[in-house]
Amino acid sequence: MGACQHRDIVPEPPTPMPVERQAYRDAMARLGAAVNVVTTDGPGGRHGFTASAVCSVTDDPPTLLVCLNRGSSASAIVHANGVLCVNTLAAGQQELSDRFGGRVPPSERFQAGQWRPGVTGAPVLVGALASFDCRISRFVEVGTHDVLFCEVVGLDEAGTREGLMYFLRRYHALKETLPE
Ligand SMILES: NC(=O)c1ccc[n+]([C@@H]2O[C@H](COP(=O)([O-])OP(=O)(O)OC[C@H]3O[C@@H](n4cnc5c(N)ncnc54)[C@H](O)[C@@H]3O)[C@@H](O)[C@H]2O)c1
Ligand SMILES: Cc1cc2c(cc1C)N(C[C@H](O)[C@H](O)[C@H](O)COP(=O)(O)O)c1[nH]c(=O)[nH]c(=O)c1N2
Repeated sequence: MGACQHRDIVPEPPTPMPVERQAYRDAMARLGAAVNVVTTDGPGGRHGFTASAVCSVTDDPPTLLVCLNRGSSASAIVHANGVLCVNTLAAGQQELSDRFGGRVPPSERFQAGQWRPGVTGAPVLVGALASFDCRISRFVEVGTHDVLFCEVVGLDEAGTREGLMYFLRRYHALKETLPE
């Protein structure tokens, strides 16, 4: 009788269960992120919203992405204007984040903070850690959100080097620890 053929029994991969929205959010809350006030102005009017789903895409040409919920009152206005400015908040600016995060109606949001028009006309926050004035080059619809790919056409930086992070559903100041 030939040697029995020994065949590795490869366990079946588990059938993937759909990820629960709340479980996803609980896990995502662990992904610390910078806090930004994204502004726009133009034929569609002036608007702004808080965003943490922002990141760099490429430096050639300088391009970042912003994920914008189509249910937000900002969505139609951002698309109508075709421009936006990502104002990355500094430590101590969490009130602006709450304001643009929906705590204050859109028409009253710009009553706090000092603003100046950028190259694109989108409001630039004076004193933001950094500001990225952008033209939207394309966008992709994914579920409830539009992923906006934005070419950076203007930059601004404030002197401060203390950032504002959002982690585990709370704000945290981020300071650089200088080497001893
Ligand atoms: N990308 C987003 O649209 C986004 C990101 C952060 C927070 N928010 C909103 O801000 C408010 C405060 O959020 P929180 O962090 O305090 O608690 P939360 O439990 O609502 O969200 C926890 C994390 O889940 C993710 N998330 C939540 N809602 C999302 C959505 N609609 N689309 C994509 N990702 C989402 C974010 O990373 C968020 O930090 C909530 O209303 C939340 O929906 C939205
Ligand atoms: C810390 C934090 C982070 C984010 C948000 C909120 C807060 C508090 N929000 C929600 C967004 O700012 C909010 O829904 C709108 O501004 C409120 O909607 P209306 O403008 O009132 O329609 C948000 N929305 C979005 O479309 N993309 C994002 O990345 C984020 N990130």
